[in-house]
Order: sequence, then C-alpha cells, then structure tokens
Amino acid sequence: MATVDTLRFATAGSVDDGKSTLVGRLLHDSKSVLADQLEAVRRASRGEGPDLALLTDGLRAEREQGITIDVAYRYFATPRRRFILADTPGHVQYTRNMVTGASTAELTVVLVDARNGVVEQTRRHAAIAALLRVPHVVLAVNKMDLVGYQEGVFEEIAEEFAKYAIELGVPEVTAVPVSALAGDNVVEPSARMDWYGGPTVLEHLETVPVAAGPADAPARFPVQYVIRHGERRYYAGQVASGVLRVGDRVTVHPSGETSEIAGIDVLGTPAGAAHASQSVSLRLTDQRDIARGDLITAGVDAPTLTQDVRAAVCHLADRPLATGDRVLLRHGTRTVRAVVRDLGGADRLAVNDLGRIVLRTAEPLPLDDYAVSRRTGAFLLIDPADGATLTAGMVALTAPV
Ligand SMILES: Nc1nc2c(ncn2[C@@H]2O[C@H](COP(=O)(O)OP(=O)(O)OP(=O)(O)O)[C@@H](O)[C@H]2O)c(=O)[nH]1
Repeated sequence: MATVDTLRFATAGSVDDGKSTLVGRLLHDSKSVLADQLEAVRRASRGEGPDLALLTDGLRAEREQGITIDVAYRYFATPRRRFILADTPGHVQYTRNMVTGASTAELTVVLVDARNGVVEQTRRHAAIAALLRVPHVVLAVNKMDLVGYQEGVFEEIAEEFAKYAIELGVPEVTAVPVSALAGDNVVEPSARMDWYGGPTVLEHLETVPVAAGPADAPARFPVQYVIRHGERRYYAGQVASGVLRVGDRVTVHPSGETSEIAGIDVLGTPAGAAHASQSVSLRLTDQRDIARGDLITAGVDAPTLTQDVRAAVCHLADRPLATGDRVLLRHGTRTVRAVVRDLGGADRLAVNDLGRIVLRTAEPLPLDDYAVSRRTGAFLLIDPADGATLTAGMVALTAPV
C-alpha cells in the first residue's frame, strides 16, 4: 500500500529556533527532491484520495470563510521513504496551525534552541502532540554550535523534555542534538558531537515505524455520495479507517440497519478490499435507505451512538466559544446542530485555548474515541451564522470533564 512507505510529519518550534533552516538542510543535504520521485509522491497521495484527514480537510474548506491557517505541505522523497511535511510558522498565536499540521502527522519534530532549552512554547508543542496523539516525537536540540557542542547542555534539555512528555502521555521521544546551520546530525552524522550515538534526524525519519497498520483500526466508511445506477445504488467516499472487504457484514449508522458488502470499486475497478484513505464506492446486498452523512462500519468495534459528546478541544477562532453557544458540529460527512453544555469549568474558550467540552447534539452521532480512530474521533465546530470554523475536537467519551 502507498501509505506504508510514506511518513507524514510536522515541525513545531518557537520563532527563530531554526525550523526553516532545518527543513532547508534536510531537503538540501538529502538531495531528496528528484522530479520523478516528487511526481510519484503526488500520484501516491492522489491515489489515497485527499491526503489530509478530517480536521485538515475541514479547515481547508473553511479557510476563506473565517480564519487563516498557514500550513504549507511539502512533498519529498529519499530512496528509502516518501515524506509529506506539514510546515507551520512558529508564532505563539499559531497553535491552531500546529493543530492543523499535526492532526494527521505520524511524527512531529519539536525544535528548541540549545541556548534557551525547554520554554513555554516547547511545553505547549508537547501538549498538542500528546492531545493529537502523534505517535512519534523528535526533539531537535538545535544551534548546538552556539553552545560549544556540549553533551551536558543537550542531555539536560533532553531529560527535561522527556520527563514532561512522559507525564503528558507522549508515547515516544527521540532527542537529537543538531546544528541546522552547520549541518550537524541533520542528514550526516556530526564529527563534532562524537559523544552522540543515536540517529541523525533524517535517519530517524527514514526508519521510524509508520503508524500501527490501518488493518488494526476499526472499519469506518463515511458516505460522501449516493450514486444511483438503475436499480443499483453505490455509496462513494473515502475509507476513514480500517479495511472493508467484499462479504463483510456491515452496519449503517445512525439507522442501525445491517447488510453485506456485495462489491467494492476502486477507481472504477472491482476490488476485494478497500483500505484506509482509499476513495472507493461500495455496493450492498440489500436495498437500504442510506444518505450522505451516514457511516458504514464493519467488525466488532461498533461506534457509540450518542447525543452527548465529550471531547478535548483546541479553539481556533478569534471569536470565543461560550457555554450555551449554539453551533454546528461536523463529523465526517455529517453536520448536525449542537449546543455547548460545559467547557470543563471555564466560561469560555479564547483563540488557541486547549480545553474540555461537553456538547449535546440535535441528533445521535456514531462516535469513536480519538484514541481509537484519529479520523472518526475528530470533529469541527462551525458557526451557524457564517460557516466559520470555531473549534477542533477530539472525542473522549469516557473522560471526566
Ligand atoms: N548558529 C546557528 N544559527 C542557526 C541555526 N539554525 C538556524 N539558525 C539561525 O537562526 C535564525 C532563525 O532561523 P529560521 O530557520 O529562520 O527560524 P524559524 O524557526 O524557521 O523561524 P520561522 O519559520 O519564521 O518561525 C536564522 O538567522 C538562522 O540562520 C543553527 O543551528 N546554528
């Protein structure tokens, strides 16, 4: 599958920590941007359908309507792997950019300036990585040239960050001492830091295991379109997670009706199975009343059908969100009305605030925990007045508020 050798990653750092320099160094020293490879990456990501998941898709669609998200996607490849980099500016007010960039990333590179060590922004970046459940975090301790390439400086920063990240529940941190400017440990191992025995940034990016196989995730298919062809109906959309196979018993939500997959078409060609992020159309063995916005699922891990949504949130809009606000909630291909019941004790959320929320929706939604599925466990809140994106949410149904 195309996703196996593609790593999506994001960068985060405060202004002037050296993000642009690091990315430039990575591209330059790895001599990675070969035209034909670039084309191959494009084709691969096209094959997977739109390559960014719900949060990002939603935000991109809303971009003109309210807020500016400065995320540039760069595609590059080395002989060992393809990369999609979500590159975001580091200003304090751009937490929302990091949320967007990291929402689909399998790895985040958090930069710190070796002279400053772990600062408030670094803690925030670690918190967001934990919130978004980015599986791998790289701590790049940059500008080692300005601290005499001292092992002690690196060790102290790496330890402080690791302690903090573990408390937050970040599953894995790899710390690398680098000088983006001089090129130490970015692509080539540094002769000036022979005390360091770990991988360079690029080596780590090339070898880190790509997220737990999509096959493990529950099978989820949000219906984007219903295509009528004579008597037959085809349900088109993008597989959000897991694998659907011909012959699978499926349940349609919210109706709860069941059927069986009679056929799968991938780009007009019949296929035996459809994997996460493939755009496909399904045919079922029974006539069912299925509409855009419905969710087709297979397997034993059923989503929870509920009108009470508990979630972790990052507020993205300049206008605040308050208890009692009436909003639209977009989940997959479905949009429903909802009211904000509780904001974890806070009166309101301001731009860039991270918080907790309880919402009551007008209709039941089939939800997964974000921990189970980063696609079907995510949603956006939208202002019904003008369609502007307000808040990104990560479902945590059993979490306390
Ligand atoms: N000495 C030294 N300077 C560095 C290093 N990396 C970056 N710099 C310098 O630090 C300054 C900021 O680097 P940038 O790459 O522009 O910083 P940034 O984090 O990308 O900033 P934004 O993208 O604007 O948020 C520039 O003057 C770089 O030349 C390094 O490893 N050593």
